[in-house]
Amino acid sequence: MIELHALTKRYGEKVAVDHLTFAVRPGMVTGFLGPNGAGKSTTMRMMLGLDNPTSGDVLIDGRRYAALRQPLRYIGALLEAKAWHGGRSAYHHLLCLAQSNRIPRRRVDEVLRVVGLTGVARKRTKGFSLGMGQRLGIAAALLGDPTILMFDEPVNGLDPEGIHWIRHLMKGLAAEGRTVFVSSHLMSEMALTADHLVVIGQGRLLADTSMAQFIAENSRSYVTVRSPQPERMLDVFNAAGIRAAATGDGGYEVTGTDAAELGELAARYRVTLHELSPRRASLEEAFMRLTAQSVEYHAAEGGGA
Ligand SMILES: Nc1ncnc2c1ncn2[C@@H]1O[C@H](COP(=O)(O)OP(=O)(O)OP(=O)(O)O)[C@@H](O)[C@H]1O
Repeated sequence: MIELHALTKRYGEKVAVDHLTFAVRPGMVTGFLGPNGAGKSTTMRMMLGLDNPTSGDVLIDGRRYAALRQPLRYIGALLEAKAWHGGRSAYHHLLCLAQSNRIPRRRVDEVLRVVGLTGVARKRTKGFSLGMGQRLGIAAALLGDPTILMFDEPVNGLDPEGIHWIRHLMKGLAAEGRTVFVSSHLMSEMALTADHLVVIGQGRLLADTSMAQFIAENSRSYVTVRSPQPERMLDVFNAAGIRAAATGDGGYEVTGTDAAELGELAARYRVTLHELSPRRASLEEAFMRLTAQSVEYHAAEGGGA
């Protein structure tokens, strides 16, 4: 369990993390979501004792990071890819880490097997692909057999096979009862992996909710309709107690019914339709709505030079 209490980090005038209070619980994958610059990496660095909070604190199983006697046994983290000495072999890299943290040598072979690097364990890491690098980073995170695992944007730059593997691994670790905390700026990725969701924007907490609840509240379905006889169409819908909202481009968004019912109504009253499309608001859209106020740099929309 990780607990944050009013965690705050300032860089001069800039408030990177602003009074964050939430808990990351064991036995599930918690997704940590926010647009670029939201403060995710800064928060994770403070959780690992790599940065000092300006105020507030983080407790790892009830204790500050600095008070943990063998921190790798409590918390393992994958922060950024390729943060190791390229001249060493994967085996040697992990062995050095194990020895300096009083972790038994047999764990090196175990974690190499878990991440699928046994076959290349004696090769220099300099020639590793991004995917192999991520696997080695994850092996290092698993070395101390920690109860808490933290991954910062672990699927960035990976191919579909690598992404699938990491997803599966994170779920497996959570199923073993571990606390798994993973950051991302992609809602669609989190929807496939996370059981719980913490969303931040400009350092502030925007949501702390179960994934199921977030999906139920945000994956609204509706039908887009278009007709050259809009008034007649709206009269027919109104008479049937169906609500339609203009989309501003000549179309209408209809909720509370489905495309089949609307098509049959239109046919019965001889209303011509030019479009009848069932739609589902994506979770990505819901995430963008939630964080819209907190995005640092908006791209100019539709503007010419
Ligand atoms: N060492 C630093 N000095 C000054 N400002 C910093 C420093 N580190 C981070 N920041 C600022 O704090 C804010 C949060 O940055 P952070 O890297 O934590 O965000 P993030 O959510 O991880 O973003 P990204 O998805 O882009 O990695 C940003 O505005 C960033 O510019």
